[in-house]
Amino acid sequence: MKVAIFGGTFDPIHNAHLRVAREAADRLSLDRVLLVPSANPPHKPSGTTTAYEDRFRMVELACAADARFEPSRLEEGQGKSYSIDTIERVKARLSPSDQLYFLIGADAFAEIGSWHRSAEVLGAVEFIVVSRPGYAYPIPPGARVRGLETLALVISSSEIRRKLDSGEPVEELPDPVLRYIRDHGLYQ
Ligand SMILES: Nc1ncnc2c1ncn2[C@@H]1O[C@H](COP(=O)(O)OP(=O)(O)OP(=O)(O)O)[C@@H](O)[C@H]1O
Ligand SMILES: O=C(O)c1ccc[n+]([C@@H]2O[C@H](COP(=O)([O-])O)[C@@H](O)[C@H]2O)c1
Repeated sequence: MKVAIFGGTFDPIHNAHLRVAREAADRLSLDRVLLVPSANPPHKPSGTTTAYEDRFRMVELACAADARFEPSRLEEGQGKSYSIDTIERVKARLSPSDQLYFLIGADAFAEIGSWHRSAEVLGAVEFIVVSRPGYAYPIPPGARVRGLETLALVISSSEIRRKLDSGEPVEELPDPVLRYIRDHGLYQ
């Protein structure tokens, strides 16, 4: 079985996230993509993200779009959400013949040298790095990296939050996610 971990703040999850996950699944014949919202993103000041439960619910709604997508609560909890812990937990559930990947955008991968136990992270999985307009990334020595180059989607959660806050129309969200945001009065 081929599985990818796709972690993120997902505040909120948007169409580029889903496109990236679908494209990776198609190209690498992945059986499953685990979408793992980070309860406490290690590189962001605490208290600046939308409640974990709302972000998880939106990921859950978005995952209904593709049978290969699975929302995961592996990074639920109080402490910092470190990717090495997530990778180790997923590995413990897989069999030795399974293949595990970590799906990530170029902007996030460019920062990987600063991650918790980064050398171990780099040794633990193969990365699928998705190009993102405006971001170049060096490949650390010894890292196993596959580039996914054809996507160039200028969509970001921060721009979507800005539009929602200022009342502009938003076209970059799956319908059920936009409905959830409206129903719960998020990002106003
Ligand atoms: N448009 C995009 N193209 C390719 N990868 C993306 C895109 N948007 C997000 N990603 C990747 O998806 C993962 C989760 O991203 P994240 O939840 O931080 O969204 P974001 O849009 O980058 O948010 P923000 O604008 O708040 O930084 C990261 O690996 C990120 O690089
Ligand atoms: O483990 C770490 O130290 C670490 C530091 C920064 C980011 N990450 C992971 O990188 C992924 C993308 O993060 P983000 O917040 O940019 O969406 C997500 O899975 C994070 O948990 C992980």
